[in-house]
Amino acid sequence: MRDSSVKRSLGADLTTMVKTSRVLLVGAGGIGCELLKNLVLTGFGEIHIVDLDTIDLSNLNRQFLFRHEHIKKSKALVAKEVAQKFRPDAKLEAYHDNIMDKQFSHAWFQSFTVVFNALDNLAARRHVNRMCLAAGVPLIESGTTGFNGQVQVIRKGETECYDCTPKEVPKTFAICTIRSTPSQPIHCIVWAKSWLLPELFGNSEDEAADIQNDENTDNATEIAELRKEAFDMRELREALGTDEGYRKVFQKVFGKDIERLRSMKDMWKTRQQPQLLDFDTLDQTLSSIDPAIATKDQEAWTIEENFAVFRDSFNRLSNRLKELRAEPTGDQPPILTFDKDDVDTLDFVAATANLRAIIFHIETKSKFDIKQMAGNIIPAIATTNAMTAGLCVLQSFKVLQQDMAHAKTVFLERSGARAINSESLNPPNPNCPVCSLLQVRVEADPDLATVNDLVEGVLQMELGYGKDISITHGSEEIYAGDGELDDNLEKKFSHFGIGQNSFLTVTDYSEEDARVDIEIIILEKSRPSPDDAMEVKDSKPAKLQEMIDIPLQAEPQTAAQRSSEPAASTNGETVTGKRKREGSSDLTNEHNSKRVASGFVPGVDSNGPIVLDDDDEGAILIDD
Ligand SMILES: Nc1ncnc2c1ncn2[C@@H]1O[C@H](COP(=O)(O)OP(=O)(O)OP(=O)(O)O)[C@@H](O)[C@H]1O
Ligand SMILES: [Zn+2]
Repeated sequence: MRDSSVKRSLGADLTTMVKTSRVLLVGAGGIGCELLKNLVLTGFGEIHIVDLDTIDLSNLNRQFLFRHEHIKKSKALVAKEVAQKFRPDAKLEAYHDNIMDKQFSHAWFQSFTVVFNALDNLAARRHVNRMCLAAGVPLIESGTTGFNGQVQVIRKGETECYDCTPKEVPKTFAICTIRSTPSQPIHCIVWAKSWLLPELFGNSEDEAADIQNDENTDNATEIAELRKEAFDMRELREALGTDEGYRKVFQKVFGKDIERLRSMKDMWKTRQQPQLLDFDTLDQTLSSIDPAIATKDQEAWTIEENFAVFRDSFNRLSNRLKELRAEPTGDQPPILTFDKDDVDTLDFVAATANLRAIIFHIETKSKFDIKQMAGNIIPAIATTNAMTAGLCVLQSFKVLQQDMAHAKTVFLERSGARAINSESLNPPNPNCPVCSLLQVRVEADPDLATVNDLVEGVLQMELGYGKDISITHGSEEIYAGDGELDDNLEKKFSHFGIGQNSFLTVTDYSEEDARVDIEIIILEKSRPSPDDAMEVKDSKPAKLQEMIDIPLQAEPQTAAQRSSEPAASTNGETVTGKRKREGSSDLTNEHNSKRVASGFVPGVDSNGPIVLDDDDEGAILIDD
């Protein structure tokens, strides 16, 4: 019955196309659950589902395939199990894994008719975009934020890819704003969530190690300061779980640290100087505070109430950590991390953020508001997800029918006259740092192949490049024609983390007969069998999968011309041009950054990083 109604709606041809297709769904969250239901009920032949996460209580209101009893279970596996019931004969395959894992190879991507992205972060979206471009598989990309949704159809060579248009850069905060001169509630919340909580209950010793390894000597005073701070914090951590713990923490972070800031007179010439809070005065008020205050999450707490919640949540977290330490599991020391649904961490962040706000004369916020801000929540709306997932399937019909002329980028908006608007697909951006490059496939054994095998063996001998080229992997330059990186020549691919599915960019700076830039994708090469002498003899650790002619550049560009180009807008993922390596401070460039905590990119990425912009000296990347 269901089959026949689908056939009546779609027609016999499309129904057959749907039935014989093999599709990949990446992400089984808000959009993913809706999309899986649609794909199954539409009759898609074979559906593979990948999601790295487990089900959380906060998912249940909209991720309708999941129930209370599924909490902590794999999203992909449960989604498969539940959706299977809609159509027992559907062929479903689930993977509780990260789509960026090497097991999801180029060949595996190639085996799909269409890929659907239902993800929540830029890095994974970019990865799938690149893999689909490389594999020549069409991608239906989707995302929602609140009432807004978007569906984009991507097909190599025919349409824009995900990276053809710059994406909104993650929200940035100057690190000194967070550490020294907060002026808004969010600055205090980021401080409490991303600095104080991890320092006391998280992995801060590792971070102290990072600080010591920092080679940037211009920052020596700041580094000395940070080290001293790390030392002070270690002392505080030792006081966790003692009766004195909350006093020591208070007197350091709301006492000594504030006194130090107050003594920097220049800083307060144009700003109001922070005020000191008196521990003893606040401590004496504790007995008069309603113990249920922390549950009143819509109210603005008084300073005394914030102090009481601080003490109480600090003790709760200290005790939890103590218990975890008493029964260690695994080889890593136990830690506590922020989770908006973990009431102890939320109370601690709310109370300490408010105490800091009071010190800096900033308005305080209710615990409810702080939960939204700290959890970076723009409410996810089930209806928006459902509509977006429906639009994904409608667009996939155009792709299956090879009717790209009628495929559209679709927008769901509440602001305009119409809720659903669409645009014809744009052609690829000829300057796109991802899809404009000619793609070359190289088979390599990452543990045997060296940079020299690639430079000499493949690029020079087989593809005709000269000496003056540069090779980058992500944001790292691994070879430069000026000889600066010659030490790398003998290093193996694996040394740089290059392996199956890695992408390398080759840029030619030759004054004459320069060839176009290319993107190399590394494919797995099986090791020759030691029994087969011929195979061993012929086998090179890195070789072209198939011969390809690399055209010359229309107008050769000099290195100087290249490096004056604006930075590629790929958040540091692809860096072309030498100048970039030498001088730029790409805010989201993970290489120059130290990861601290979490954040959000409005409109694009509900779980992306907040970047703490450390003036000119690189950035601190905050990540979950
Ligand atoms: N690299 C990745 N590999 C596989 N799955 C991923 C990857 N990155 C994100 N995902 C999955 O994509 C899904 C996105 O769904 P959604 O935006 O609804 O997020 P959520 O985490 O379920 O909800 P929320 O963030 O709103 O609490 C999540 O289930 C997440 O686990
Ligand atoms: Zn592109």
